[in-house]
Amino acid sequence: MAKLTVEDLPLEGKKVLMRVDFNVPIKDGVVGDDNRIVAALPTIKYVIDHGGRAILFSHLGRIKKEEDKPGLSLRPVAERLSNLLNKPVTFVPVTEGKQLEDAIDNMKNGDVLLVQNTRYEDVKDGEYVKRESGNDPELGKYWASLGDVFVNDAFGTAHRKHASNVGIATNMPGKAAAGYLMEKEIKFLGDAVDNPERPFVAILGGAKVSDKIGVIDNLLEKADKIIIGGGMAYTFYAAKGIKVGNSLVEKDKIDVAKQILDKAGDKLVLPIDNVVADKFNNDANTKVVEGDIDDGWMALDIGPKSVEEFENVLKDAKTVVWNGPMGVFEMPNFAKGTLEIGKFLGTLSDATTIVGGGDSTAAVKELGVADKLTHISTGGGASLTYLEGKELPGIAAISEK
Ligand SMILES: Nc1ncnc2c1ncn2[C@@H]1O[C@H](COP(=O)(O)OP(=O)(O)O)[C@@H](O)[C@H]1O
Ligand SMILES: O=C(OP(=O)(O)O)[C@H](O)COP(=O)(O)O
Repeated sequence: MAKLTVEDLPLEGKKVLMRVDFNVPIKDGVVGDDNRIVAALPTIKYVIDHGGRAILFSHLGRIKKEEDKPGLSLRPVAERLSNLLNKPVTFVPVTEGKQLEDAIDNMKNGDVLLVQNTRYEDVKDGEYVKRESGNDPELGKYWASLGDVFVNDAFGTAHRKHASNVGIATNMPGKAAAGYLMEKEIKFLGDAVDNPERPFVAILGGAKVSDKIGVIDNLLEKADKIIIGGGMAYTFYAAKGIKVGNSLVEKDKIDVAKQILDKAGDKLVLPIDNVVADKFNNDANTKVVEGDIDDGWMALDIGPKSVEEFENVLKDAKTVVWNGPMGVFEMPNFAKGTLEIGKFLGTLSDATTIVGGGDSTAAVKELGVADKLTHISTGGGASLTYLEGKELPGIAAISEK
């Protein structure tokens, strides 16, 4: 990269603003899989070991209304980070104002501070104003004014053009650098996918349908096959006129799905059968059905025939990129599809296998298959966007050397 890196910046005694991606699963106030926190440690340690004062920014989840805020506080993340660094981390429960400014003024060299979830700025006085997610110019300018230099290590957020990554960077020209995780991810993905060994198969699943469905269109040019599973599949079912019951479908994306199906021919592989449930609960009644899903039932995992079909497509692959679980893997009764596909990828010893995304990474780790894969990326949407050959705004905004 001809971009500035953390090693190019003056750090001793400096207020070092850092964007990290601490968008991790949290249950009952406790961090689950902490892969993304662990992945940011080398850069944080480098900064504090060189006398910098590390002021960390991250988003967590998505905030659209005031009530979303309490469950999406970064406080549990500050606790986990403190344990991992084995030193205190000051958590500031606000994203702007005197409390934050005073806390920064009180920092000493080598201290670490975590600012509240940047997406708290998306809702003000009950209004969904998207100051962070809409890259409000005043917000980026304000945050930039709090520090001397900026380090962006949030690869998982690099496909977003938000105030806390792009906004801060553009207000710190010549002083915005990439962290080690950012460098590592780009190097790995670049080597693996700029000239992928073929067959090259992409697997897409998960729940961020409207975010990621557009990616498929561009991926059709690059991949030899695209497997669609998980919550992503049922918008395609709807586009094909297959009944979906109460499954996850994004109605305003059905037309896009139709266009993709027309263009894709046999490149696109959809589930043949699904595990359907009568409620969104691990204790639901379940059955396996092929094709149409009746009203009152929702597909929460792919079925055994789908697994077989997907494995058949994957068996000769030389490069596999996977983002998005094949089902609601958090519930044990709907984890089998994700587990089977993960296990199978682990057997492809000749292939480069890359898994990206917060939930996908959590899934392969929880299911014990992570160490059999070539690379676990901290970014799902980010690695897909990179794969499409598109510029990542978070990286573009980093200063050139
Ligand atoms: N059939 C489905 N119906 C509803 N949600 C699903 C389904 N399959 C997967 N999901 C959900 O998708 C989520 C992960 O999606 P996503 O955020 O796109 O993945 P990642 O974080 O790896 O990029 C998980 O919480 C999972 O439960
Ligand atoms: O988890 C993330 O994306 P991913 O699930 O695609 O890896 C990033 O933190 C970005 O989050 P966002 O998709 O809410 O902007």
